[in-house]
Amino acid sequence: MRIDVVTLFPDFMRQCAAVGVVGRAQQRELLQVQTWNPRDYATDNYRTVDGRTCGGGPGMVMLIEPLRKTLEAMREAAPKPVHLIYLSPQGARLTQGRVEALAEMPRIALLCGRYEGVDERLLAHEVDEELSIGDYVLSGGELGAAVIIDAVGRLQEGALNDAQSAEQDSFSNGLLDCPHYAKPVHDALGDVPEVLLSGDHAAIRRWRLKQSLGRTWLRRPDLLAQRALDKESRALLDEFRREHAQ
Ligand SMILES: Nc1nonc1C(=O)N1CCN(Cc2ccccn2)CC1
Repeated sequence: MRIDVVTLFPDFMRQCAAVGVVGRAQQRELLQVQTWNPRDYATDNYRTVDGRTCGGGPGMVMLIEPLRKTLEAMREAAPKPVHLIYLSPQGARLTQGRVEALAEMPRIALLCGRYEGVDERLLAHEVDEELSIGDYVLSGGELGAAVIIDAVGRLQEGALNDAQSAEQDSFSNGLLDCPHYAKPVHDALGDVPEVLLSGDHAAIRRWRLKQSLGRTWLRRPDLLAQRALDKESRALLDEFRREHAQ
């Protein structure tokens, strides 16, 4: 998969994509992240990429022309058609479901706005999708782009090792994760739950699923409402609720 990133801060984006699972995915050529800086396509001596907002008011807006040239160069750089995403608070909220759909695409591009955003005419003409990583205001689209690169990159076939992919599979079903513990078994802060030391893998799986269901019920009931529970999950959640009610 190829991800192109249009950004005024290419070094930052390359560093985000160079570490951990995503960095390894790039080394394994499972993923390619390519940055494009609109300042390289600004034609004036000052490499201007922003202009005063029409109608007055504070702040600057990213100009059409440098972005148009940047997008043209980006599109021409590879034969694959590209799905262009603009990061903004006005976008649809990013979900794991959308991440999984994006991860199946051969090529996406992420347009990172700065200042007060991008000229609406450019967005209307060029952008396929607007996405938000949450209802808060950042300084630019780069952190949203980094989130998408990480969430999509780790889903590339071969990016995760067996343990990571097992974890990903067991909890990418819309539930919150269960608690995790490491040695020491006994600590001043408390003990590791006995079932995790039992070697009974079926019991451990049930315990983890019960904790995941219970946590989701306690902390994110909205996620539970979105999904049907099978017989085992319903029984485990009822058990958790009874224990929690006492
Ligand atoms: N929340 C988010 N999820 O993705 N991106 C964000 C986010 O806060 N930002 C900051 C402002 N940038 C520029 C901007 C300003 C106004 C209108 C449109 N664009 C975009 C990216």
